[in-house]
Amino acid sequence: MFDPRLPLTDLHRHLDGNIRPQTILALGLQHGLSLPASELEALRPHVQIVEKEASLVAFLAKLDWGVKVLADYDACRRVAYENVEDLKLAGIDYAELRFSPGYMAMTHGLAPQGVVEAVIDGVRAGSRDFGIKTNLIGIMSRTFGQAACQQELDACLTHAQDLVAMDLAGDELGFPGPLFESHFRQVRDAGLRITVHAGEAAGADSIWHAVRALGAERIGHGVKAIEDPTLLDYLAARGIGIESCLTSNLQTSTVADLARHPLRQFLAHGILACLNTDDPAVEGIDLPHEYRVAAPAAGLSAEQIRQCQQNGLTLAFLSPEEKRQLQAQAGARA
Ligand SMILES: O=c1[nH]cnc2c1ncn2[C@@H]1O[C@H](CO)[C@@H](O)[C@H]1O
Ligand SMILES: [Zn+2]
Repeated sequence: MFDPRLPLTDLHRHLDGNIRPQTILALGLQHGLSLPASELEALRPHVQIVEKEASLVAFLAKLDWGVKVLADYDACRRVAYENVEDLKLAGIDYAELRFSPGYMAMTHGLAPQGVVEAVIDGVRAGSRDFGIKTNLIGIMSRTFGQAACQQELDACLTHAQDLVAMDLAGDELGFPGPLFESHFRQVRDAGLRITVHAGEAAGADSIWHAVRALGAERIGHGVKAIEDPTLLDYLAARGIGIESCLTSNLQTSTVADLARHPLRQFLAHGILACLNTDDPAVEGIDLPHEYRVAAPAAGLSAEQIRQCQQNGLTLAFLSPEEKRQLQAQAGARA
């Protein structure tokens, strides 16, 4: 369902929400960790969504085993590398991989800065070996509070030249945007781009705050923008992108079913919205599923699906020249 003449991009993909179940088992064994199961099919329901969860926070708990097996920096490097191999397997031409160094570091007391270095290293090696263009986005996990986010930010800013942007993710209801204004002031001062998870668990106010007070140029999810027509006009007029993740929104119960997802209305309103995965291994999907199954189920026409693919290139945190190169590569293959 995607157009081979356009690059296929995934701009909203959590590297630490995409740790293969097989790798969780292997790292558990290697480091002598006790896991809820020792065999793949028995482990699966602990690390993957089986049907849907009642809330965002319940969904996010499924990511925990993936980071609990990150016992050393080599483990972080391995999952970063495998993430790029997964891009290749999904046919993705360009991805922005995001990760929360504090969340990855937490269980085994690693240093967030060491995690940042290992992830940069693993993704760089993967990009080289699999021939996929990638960029990295640092995440502050709001779930662990302002001080923990400052530590993550410090670790990321030490390697600001290897990142394109910063994000805020986690428990949006429990830890609202106003707690993080000083963090994003530092992000802007460092010259990094900004995307923020907003309007997923909380309402349109959370999106207004992300764009006006935090400086977000793109919004992760943004589902609740549909509640505020003035906000829809604002997002369209300013070219602020919405990174949609359809299956994720279903699995977190952000939408009751895909037929009621507002993405097609965002597109009809002229908002630059694109299709992305979020946490593919946890969701048990990858980007082709979002294009072939989820987007039609959300009522998008073939033309709207193509528009999403085009918007992914428009919204990428890349220079015009880099976008031209990606476009030329796709054009040459078709
Ligand atoms: O759909 C989502 N919404 C909000 N936060 C998320 C989502 N998926 C993952 N994370 C959060 O991102 C960090 C790991 O990269 C963790 O904080 C995880 O809870
Ligand atoms: Zn996300």
